[in-house]
Amino acid sequence: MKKTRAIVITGNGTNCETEAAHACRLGGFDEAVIAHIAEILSGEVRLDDFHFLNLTGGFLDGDDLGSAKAQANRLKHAGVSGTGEKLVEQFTRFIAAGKLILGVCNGFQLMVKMGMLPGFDGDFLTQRTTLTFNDCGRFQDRWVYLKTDAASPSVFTTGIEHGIYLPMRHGEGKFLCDSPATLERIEREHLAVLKYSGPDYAAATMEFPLNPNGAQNAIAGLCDPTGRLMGLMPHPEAFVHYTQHPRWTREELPEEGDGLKLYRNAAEYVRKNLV
Ligand SMILES: NC(=O)CC[C@H](N)C(=O)O
Repeated sequence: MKKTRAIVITGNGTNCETEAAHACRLGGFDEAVIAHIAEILSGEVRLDDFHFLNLTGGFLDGDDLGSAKAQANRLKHAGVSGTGEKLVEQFTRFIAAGKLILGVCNGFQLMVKMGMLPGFDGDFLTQRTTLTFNDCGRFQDRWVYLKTDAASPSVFTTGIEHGIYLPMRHGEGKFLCDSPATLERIEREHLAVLKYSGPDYAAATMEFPLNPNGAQNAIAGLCDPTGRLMGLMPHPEAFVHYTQHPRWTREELPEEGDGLKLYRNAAEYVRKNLV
């Protein structure tokens, strides 16, 4: 059997790469490699050699110019040494090959600012949405209930019935669209795969602090129409075991944390479709 391979990009201020790689391995990937962005730009590590790309959380470039903005420009315009090609061509090839990309928090901000999401009509390079300063004007660090959309094409949330409970920690998580038409299309095609809700996962909410940032239509996670690209503000890699839950000493909980489901689904998809 060929190996299922995940890559986690680090450098320039990411801080969740170890946990993301651990989540990939726990979720069932045979290998999870942490690669510095410099190794990718130097041509030492190629995205082509992997099936699942993780863009992880942190403070890329210190959030200067707005979270992930500088890295978005770097990834869109930088060349790969010795190849004569731009890094963005590796990204385009990766997506065209039917592979998976998951962006978490700063990684979601990066995907949105590169234009990879919502990825309408196979266009992964036009920015149509953003993630900006929380309505409350401050960084928030809490746990949130996320209602899943059962009709969403996302391969990451397959089999999740009602919702998931995850930690969030960000200052710029307010999701906004460039126009009512973009928001309408996101809703119509069920691309808003996760929405902030109450503990019963019954309905999306704009109420603070259940919705910690004032995101439009309470959108916390978004996928592209193929369901293979997804980004979310909360951190699935930070809840893979019950001892990471804030009430683990007081509640009866399953062994595995809710976040692990996303990585399990990714590994299963790769094994079935890509190796
Ligand atoms: N946890 C994170 O990835 C934070 C993302 C970004 N630095 C923000 O504060 O919005």
